[in-house]
Amino acid sequence: MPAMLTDVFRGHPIHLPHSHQPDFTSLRELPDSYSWTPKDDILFAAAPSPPTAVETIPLIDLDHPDAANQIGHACRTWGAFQIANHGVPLSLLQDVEFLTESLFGLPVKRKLKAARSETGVSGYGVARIASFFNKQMWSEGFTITGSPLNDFRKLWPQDHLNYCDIVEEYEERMKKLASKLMWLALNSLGVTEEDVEWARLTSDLSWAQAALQLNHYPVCPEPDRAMGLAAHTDSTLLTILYQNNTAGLQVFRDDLGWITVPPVPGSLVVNVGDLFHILSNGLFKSVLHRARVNQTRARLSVAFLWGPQSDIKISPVPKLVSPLESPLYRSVTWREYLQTKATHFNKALSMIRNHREE
Ligand SMILES: O=C(O)CCC(=O)C(=O)O
Ligand SMILES: [Fe+2]
Repeated sequence: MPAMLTDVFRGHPIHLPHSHQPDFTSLRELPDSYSWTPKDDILFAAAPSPPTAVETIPLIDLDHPDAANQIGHACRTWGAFQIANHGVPLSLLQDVEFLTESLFGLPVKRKLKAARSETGVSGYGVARIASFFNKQMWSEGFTITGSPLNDFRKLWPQDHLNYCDIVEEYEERMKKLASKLMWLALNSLGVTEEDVEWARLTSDLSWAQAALQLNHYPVCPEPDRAMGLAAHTDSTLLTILYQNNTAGLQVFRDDLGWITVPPVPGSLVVNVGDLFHILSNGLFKSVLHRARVNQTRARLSVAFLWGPQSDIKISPVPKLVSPLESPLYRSVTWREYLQTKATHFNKALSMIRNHREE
């Protein structure tokens, strides 16, 4: 299905040989190439929040009558929130966690059989954003776009079909949940289906597409100097993230610094991505986030990266633009945006911003 995601990344290969992927379990010390300093990422040590900080992203009960307003408020202030009573069965979350754990638990040689090709997007490999940094990240990933059948057959010659079923069911559930969340957030701004025609709540939701990103952050001998996944915003409309019961995800707030998102069993984390920021004319924040690692427990996460079909033009909803001003961003397709992101990374949003006369 998402041939376009593949096409875009084909033009921007990652020049990191996968054979450099170490067997993390064998490392007793942090190699120099994995040791980060503020020089490697200006946000590395930016305003670390005190350990006693009480504030973190809200946990919103989707069954609460005021859920839409709570979501809208969270999108404006944090660009992220957690959800409970989301309707995704706990057993499915457990299945996805089991799949992720067994995938990364395979011997390195087996995982490399499904290595992402230099020009591809699906498969096993380092974080896609790795090419923007001099230092390596303490993590390994696996990206699924379209059917995982071919890759899964290489990983699990015997029982790949079971794993394919789990992915299919998970993606189906996530797709519905993502559009529900998007509309709750938009409704909180007074935006209705007439205002965003391409995103109508049709039963097949065929205007949307997605990728699934599985992440593994192994136990790390020197976590304070290591980085699991460096600071970035997602290029999506929304990202729905499942994390296992090990903390590591942090979100950045200008006024508070880095804030840890504590795992809440059974809940899901939702991130506003860059496209939703554009659609909301800047009202919703696309959240800057990263993953840290620790010395005692491996961490897993599963990110459902969700956006529109390749050629849909995303532009600020006219209702959200003041009549006296031009929209904050010019219109852009997901394809074009991913291309801009692949070249300019965290500066991509500013590249498509309309510069207003002061
Ligand atoms: O592991 C996490 O918590 C974050 C993952 C993430 O940000 C991503 O895959 O884009
Ligand atoms: Fe992310």
